[in-house]
Amino acid sequence: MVTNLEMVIKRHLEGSRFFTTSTPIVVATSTGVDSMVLLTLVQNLVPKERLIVAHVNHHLRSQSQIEERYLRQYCQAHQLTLRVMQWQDHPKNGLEAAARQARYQFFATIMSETKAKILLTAHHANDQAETVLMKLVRGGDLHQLAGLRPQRPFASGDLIRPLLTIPKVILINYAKTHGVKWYEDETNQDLSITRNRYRHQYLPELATENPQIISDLGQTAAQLQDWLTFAQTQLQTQLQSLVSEKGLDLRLWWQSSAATQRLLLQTWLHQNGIVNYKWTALVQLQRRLQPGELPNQTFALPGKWRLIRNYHLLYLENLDKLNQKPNDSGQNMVKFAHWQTVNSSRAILISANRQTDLPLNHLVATVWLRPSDLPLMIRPAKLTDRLRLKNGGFQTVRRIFINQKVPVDQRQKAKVLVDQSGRVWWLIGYKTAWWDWPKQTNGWQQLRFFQRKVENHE
Ligand SMILES: Nc1ncnc2c1ncn2[C@@H]1O[C@H](COP(=O)(O)OP(=O)(O)OP(=O)(O)O)[C@@H](O)[C@H]1O
Repeated sequence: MVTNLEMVIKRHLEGSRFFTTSTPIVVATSTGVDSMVLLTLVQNLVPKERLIVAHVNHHLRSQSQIEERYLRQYCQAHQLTLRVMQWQDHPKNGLEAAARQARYQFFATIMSETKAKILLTAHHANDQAETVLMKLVRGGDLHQLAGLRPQRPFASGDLIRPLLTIPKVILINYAKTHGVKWYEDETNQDLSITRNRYRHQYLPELATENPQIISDLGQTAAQLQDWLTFAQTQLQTQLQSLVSEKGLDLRLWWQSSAATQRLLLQTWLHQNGIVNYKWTALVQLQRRLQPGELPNQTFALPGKWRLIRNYHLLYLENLDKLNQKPNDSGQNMVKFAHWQTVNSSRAILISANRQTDLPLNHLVATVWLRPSDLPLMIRPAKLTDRLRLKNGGFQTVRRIFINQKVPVDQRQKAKVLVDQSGRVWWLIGYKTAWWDWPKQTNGWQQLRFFQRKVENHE
């Protein structure tokens, strides 16, 4: 069983960039059994110089001081680099989400400071089963049912979960047989926390029907992830022939089956940053867009968007943008999921999909925006434009050009990506700004910025 566990995680990591790069690896370590086992396993796989142990002391339990002290001793004894964050800025509401947000922001900061491309967390099969079941019971978007991904883009690299298929009982056995010390979080027993009820009540009850429920739910999620990845690729390809600069051509859309029409519509809305649109609303919308229905209609959408049907053309309007004065400053609206050539040497793509098959070496940043910040615009950079830095200060485009020794002809061609409130997110090709992630991501949109060089035939 033990060798098996080592083999499983080694195989999992071989499928990622884990062994092919030599950049540092950040291991998110809470002192629970899952992360202490993960740390032990990873120590056997890579030189200790590559590892950075990241720990957040949330200061929410009396035991957290003892846990931090233990981890400090452990890292000293094993000559591991340790980074600890003290999280004491506790909000009155939404404590759990705020703690999580602070944690991931801390991990992202370490990655950016150390140039690490990999973050490992110790999520295991029980976490996955709880997540899937919770989402199923809550209802809503199908994408949520796919649970946690074994790997996903995170900050400037990847978040990898090597233990995702391993049930917790195996981790406990490993810890016991290998003398791995860990701490139990006493709040795990607190049944007023939703996840704990799934962990201690509902899943054990369901296990009387299916003793393999933990692994089986994980396998269902893995299959769904494959289907969704496949479907998204297909839908995006189909959409390309339906959508032009003007909008979506309903005559072509009508040629698809009812089910495909709904999926195409949903994907198109997602691509334009309109998420959280209820399925029942989508079904109604599809009905009202059929050939026999009124040819001119307007539909209200979540956020500041509306959808216009003009005979066989369907297009989106942003109400904020309509209220702005027209300008001729060379602004271009960003279309999601399309490579857009910015100048003769560079193309960018902004993706609103959680999952993407885009090569990760093109990923520049992962950010969060409010729907009211959209659409994003690309416009020529001004020397006085300012990019926010991690420390809260700002840096002008002029300073970035000087620091990066950008030749004058390139400066004139440089573009910036800005949002509707005028915040500069990216001096394309040179630097991204650092805007803090929201404390709660409900209603926010996660976007990823990609860039690639284009062939210059000039
Ligand atoms: N205090 C902490 N310090 C460092 N890493 C942590 C800490 N708490 C949790 N982690 C990391 O996150 C993993 C998942 O823990 P947990 O399920 O509690 O958190 P989560 O980040 O909220 O995850 P989810 O994605 O399920 O919401 C742990 O296995 C560990 O790797």
